[in-house]
Amino acid sequence: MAFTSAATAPGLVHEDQVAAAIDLVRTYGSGEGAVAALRGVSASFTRGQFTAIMGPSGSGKSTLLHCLAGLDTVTSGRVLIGEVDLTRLSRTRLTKLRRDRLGFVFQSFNLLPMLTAEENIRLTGRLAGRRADPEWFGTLVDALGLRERLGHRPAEMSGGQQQRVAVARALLTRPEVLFADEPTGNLDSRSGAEVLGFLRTAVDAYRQTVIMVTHDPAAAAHADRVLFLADGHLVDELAAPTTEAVHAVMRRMEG
Ligand SMILES: Nc1ncnc2c1ncn2[C@@H]1O[C@H](COP(=O)(O)OP(=O)(O)OP(=O)(O)O)[C@@H](O)[C@H]1O
Repeated sequence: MAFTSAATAPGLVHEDQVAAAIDLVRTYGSGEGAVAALRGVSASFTRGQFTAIMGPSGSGKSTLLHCLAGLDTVTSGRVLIGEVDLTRLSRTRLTKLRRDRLGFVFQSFNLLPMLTAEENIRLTGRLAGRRADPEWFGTLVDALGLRERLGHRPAEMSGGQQQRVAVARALLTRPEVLFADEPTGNLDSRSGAEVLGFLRTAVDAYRQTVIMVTHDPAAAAHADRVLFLADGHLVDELAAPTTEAVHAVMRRMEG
């Protein structure tokens, strides 16, 4: 592996752990106007597990996801992807690690408008200089119901179809972790349920690891566990969540 030993942390890794936050602190700004978005969050993420992150608005959900995914810097603490501590990597190595080992799905799809669905799906792999496995490409396209849409540009597709293209793009490189930030936030409930159903399949059938931020208890209920943030702290965790159980924790938190 091309990473220096200074960026590895073998003592903090357990066998099936793919990612971890260790005492993460993220403060925006300084002095009187400083905002403490994360105040010491630790969490471990296991291979083949689907985790949802919930909490009231402003509790630090997106900040946690972005720090875990190497899209934001941390004030202190560590972020492990496998054995690599992201917080110690140079910008170039971080960019390469994100491209080679992580996948991202955002609320706003983030497809390139001039490219077809197929070109969008293949884009990340091409940037990484890798030829996509044709069988895996076919599996994703069929499982996501995109076979008939491959020649369409984003403007010619519904929101749900665009998000399914974004999911295929993120999974084509078989990332170690798929990060999803409100992936159903711009979708109607039926399209949202299709995307969530596929994320569930990606975990169950293909042993992908998914970490998703959501506001929606029904979306969180697709996960294996839910982490709850409040005011920059991890305050609760729910295994095998149901929509009702997630609602109950949120109601309690919002008091
Ligand atoms: N770039 C930034 N600069 C300054 N403050 C920020 C920045 N990003 C986030 N914050 C602040 O950090 C806190 C946590 O924000 P974050 O977006 O992580 O919360 P969230 O739980 O994802 O919220 P929401 O559910 O509303 O999206 C908030 O008080 C927010 O205003």
